[in-house]
Amino acid sequence: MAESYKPHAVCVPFPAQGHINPMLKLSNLLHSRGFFVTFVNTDYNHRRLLKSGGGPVGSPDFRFATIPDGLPPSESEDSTQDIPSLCDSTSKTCLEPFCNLLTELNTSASEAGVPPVSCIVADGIMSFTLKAAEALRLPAVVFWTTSACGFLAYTHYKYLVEKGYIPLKDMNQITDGYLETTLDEIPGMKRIRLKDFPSFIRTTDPEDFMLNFAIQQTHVSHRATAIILNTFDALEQDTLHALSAAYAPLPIYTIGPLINHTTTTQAAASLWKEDHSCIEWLDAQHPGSVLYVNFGSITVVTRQQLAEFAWGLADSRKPFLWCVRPDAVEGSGAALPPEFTAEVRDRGVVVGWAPQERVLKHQSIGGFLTHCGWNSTIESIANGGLPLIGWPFFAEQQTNCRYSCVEWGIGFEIDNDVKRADVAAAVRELMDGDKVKKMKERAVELKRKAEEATAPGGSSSVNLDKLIKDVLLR
Ligand SMILES: O=c1ccn([C@@H]2O[C@H](COP(=O)(O)OP(=O)(O)O[C@H]3O[C@H](CO)[C@@H](O)[C@H](O)[C@H]3O)[C@@H](O)[C@H]2O)c(=O)[nH]1
Repeated sequence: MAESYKPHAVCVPFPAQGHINPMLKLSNLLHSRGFFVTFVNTDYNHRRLLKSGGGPVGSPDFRFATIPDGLPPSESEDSTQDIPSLCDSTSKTCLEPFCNLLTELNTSASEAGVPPVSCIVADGIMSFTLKAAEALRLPAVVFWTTSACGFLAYTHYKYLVEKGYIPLKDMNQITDGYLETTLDEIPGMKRIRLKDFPSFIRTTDPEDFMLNFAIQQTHVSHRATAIILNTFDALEQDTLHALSAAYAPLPIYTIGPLINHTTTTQAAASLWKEDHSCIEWLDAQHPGSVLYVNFGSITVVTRQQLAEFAWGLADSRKPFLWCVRPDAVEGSGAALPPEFTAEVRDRGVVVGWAPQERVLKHQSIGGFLTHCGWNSTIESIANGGLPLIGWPFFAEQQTNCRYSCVEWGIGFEIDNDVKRADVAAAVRELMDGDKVKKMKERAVELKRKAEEATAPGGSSSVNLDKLIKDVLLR
């Protein structure tokens, strides 16, 4: 297809790793299906992407563009920015530079072989893009990078406020058992407890920014042309029915696990430099013997929590691969006790940032201690079919953990107030325990269903075709 006749998708992730990864995967797919792609990063993240070796793929019809994130310059150039501040600044300041970018792309159209912009695919929480799409009468697809259950839980925040469940009366309600309150009336969410809702309900302030941001962003999605989710039908059937009813007549396309689709375009998204040395170490371990520990790109632990995890892993006596990002510990840099490093020298490896997809599919990995970020969860299901221990940190990780443990039966949770003895016992149970056999079987079964979904004729494959034909090429 001549460049100037290609459909042109402008893809706009929310500027954090867990949102950039799935958006870039989708962009690669669109590019390999004949789209001209402009991928919009923030200036800050684009510098980081280039530094870590990601970014351009050497194809003239897959380009990166940047807009400012609206935040003041950061002290560090290598850390995740504050999420509420980013949500606030992107929603207030990004529309204008984004509209300017669209004008620039359309003006350069005939001159530089750039086809006119024909559709916008943006993160669910970058809803300012809908205004630009409406002004230009372009199809606008919102991509919620959460699970369907996490997304559905956010859509019920408004209901929780109206019924007086939240905001909390006082902060003691976080620990006094109130969060165990079970709701039977939420369609698609059986016996969901308040503690399983995304963590932004844990506030006493009716004006809380993240609480209200979630209510507003889920509501604005009604204005999109379609919604997409990185999940698959067989995994979240009931939830998806409820979501479809809530957003009707908008189509909701489940196209995941995105990592399963094959694509010839391979733009890389990592904001930290991946440390591949751990793969060599994994190659030398016994099949299924290693625990993988990773809490994603946003989790920040206290020094005390770091020490509890460290000694818990050491006391479990199991081999492990643990990622501790340079910005993962409150206060100054990650500091593992030297005695710990000496103690686990023969059986533990700690890296700053791992090539997670390679790790999860490595035959030496036998279990996953995770914060239950949605990418980690779906990548684990698709790549490894692994049982997991959940230690949700914030956002809809609480919901993902509940679904992983109760609905899908592939894991169990450890207490938020982390103690080394609990970590050690949980790790031993995960790697050797009897009750984990069933979880492993379930995980393998889900991996098989994920493969079916993305195989030709499977639900996610069919939905991807429909998304392209009925919405993006409309
Ligand atoms: O050492 C590492 C650690 C992570 N990753 C990748 O980084 C992504 C991390 O995403 P995720 O597991 O979802 O965690 P977060 O970074 O915490 O993700 C944010 O975005 C997700 C999608 O919206 C939400 O589910 C989470 O709650 C939110 O915190 C995944 O693709 C991982 O493969 C690596 O490649 N190497």
